[in-house]
Amino acid sequence: MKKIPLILMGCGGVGRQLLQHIVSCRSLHAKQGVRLRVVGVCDSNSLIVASDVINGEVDDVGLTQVCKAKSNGASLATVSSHAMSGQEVTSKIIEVVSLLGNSTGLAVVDCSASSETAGILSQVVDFGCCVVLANKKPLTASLEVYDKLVSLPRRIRHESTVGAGLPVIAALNRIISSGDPVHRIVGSLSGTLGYVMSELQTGKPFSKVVTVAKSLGYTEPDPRDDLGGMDVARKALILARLLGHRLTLDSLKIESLYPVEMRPSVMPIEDFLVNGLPQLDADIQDRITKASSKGNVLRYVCLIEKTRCEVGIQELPKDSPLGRLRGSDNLLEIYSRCYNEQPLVIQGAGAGNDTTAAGVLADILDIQDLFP
Ligand SMILES: NC(=O)C1=CN([C@@H]2O[C@H](COP(=O)(O)OP(=O)(O)OC[C@H]3O[C@@H](n4cnc5c(N)ncnc54)[C@H](OP(=O)(O)O)[C@@H]3O)[C@@H](O)[C@H]2O)C=CC1
Ligand SMILES: N[C@@H](CC=O)C(=O)O
Repeated sequence: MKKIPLILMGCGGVGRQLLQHIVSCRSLHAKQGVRLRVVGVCDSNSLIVASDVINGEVDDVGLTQVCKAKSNGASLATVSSHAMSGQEVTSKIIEVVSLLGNSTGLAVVDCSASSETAGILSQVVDFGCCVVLANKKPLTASLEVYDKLVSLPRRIRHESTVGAGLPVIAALNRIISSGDPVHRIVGSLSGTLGYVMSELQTGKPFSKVVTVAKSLGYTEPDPRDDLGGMDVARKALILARLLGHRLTLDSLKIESLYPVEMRPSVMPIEDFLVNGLPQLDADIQDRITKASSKGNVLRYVCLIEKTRCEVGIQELPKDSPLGRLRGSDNLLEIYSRCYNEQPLVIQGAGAGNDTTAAGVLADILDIQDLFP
């Protein structure tokens, strides 16, 4: 039986769902001759690690306990009885990485929403480990970090960073490696903003709809990452970099749905959710009504061309492909030499813990040939 040792960073909505998928797929994976051996799981202030990382694992009872504690809002420290500083967590991860990276191999799976993991992941690559990401932040950090992470392309998978479980990165990689030049990508790449925009058409207030999107697991931990366009911008940057564009986040044009007075450094998240959001209801409803009077709808659109990479609201005919989108669905059109008049279109659920974790799991299985 092939064993894939892995360490999971981040045990929130996506990370927990991944652990549940791993446990529930045990017999399927056994039939395929593979076992995912979870050697460690961490959150922001603790790490659970197998007592014998070379041969052992955190067993399924332990993983279930971790999921239960985290879904009750507890820290992993309550399971490990051991709170750690961020630095201690990092050192321990690097210790495991150095033990396993060049022997059994190790997949380091980032399901956190932190920008701090970029530093660990850059080191992990040097130890021969594979990297699997749902977290977009490491791939949208500096070009130096990006280049390091993708320096061994067979060892990195990040399908869930764009379009959740949709096969966007895989499709694009196939087009690129066949030498077919991509000259335009356009689409709706935010499950949250897709859901919000289509729900607003039914007359519901913006503040309520955003709150529901958060409860459905579509939003980032702070929904301002979605509403400010930053989450879509990160996806756009990941795609643009995949196409070879040497861009950084600050070079993108990004439209925000909230004003600077409500940015995270000024307004705490609780204040934004309770008091900030309702102040935005009237304006956005006004924009929806104006668009609707012309037979149009609003969609938050991502556009990547040779010299343009931008994200923002567009008014579109309600019976256009993007205008017809409903709920958290994403839609991406890829134009290239082979897909010229008629683009390659990828559409489906673009957010949610289940589909995102499924994408991460498929990525882990996809690198199995790299393990002995
Ligand atoms: N939900 C979705 O539809 C999709 C999500 N993603 C991405 O998946 C990632 C996870 O999202 P989600 O599960 O909703 O987020 P959550 O906020 O629910 O979970 C984040 C987890 O990361 C942990 N964490 C924070 N900082 C660190 C750190 N430095 N090292 C290790 N762990 C850390 C948190 O710990 P603690 O519990 O202690 O706070 C928490 O367990 C995000 O990057 C998101 O962009 C991608 C595609 C779709
Ligand atoms: N918050 C994101 C989740 C997936 O990346 C979204 O709404 O699309």
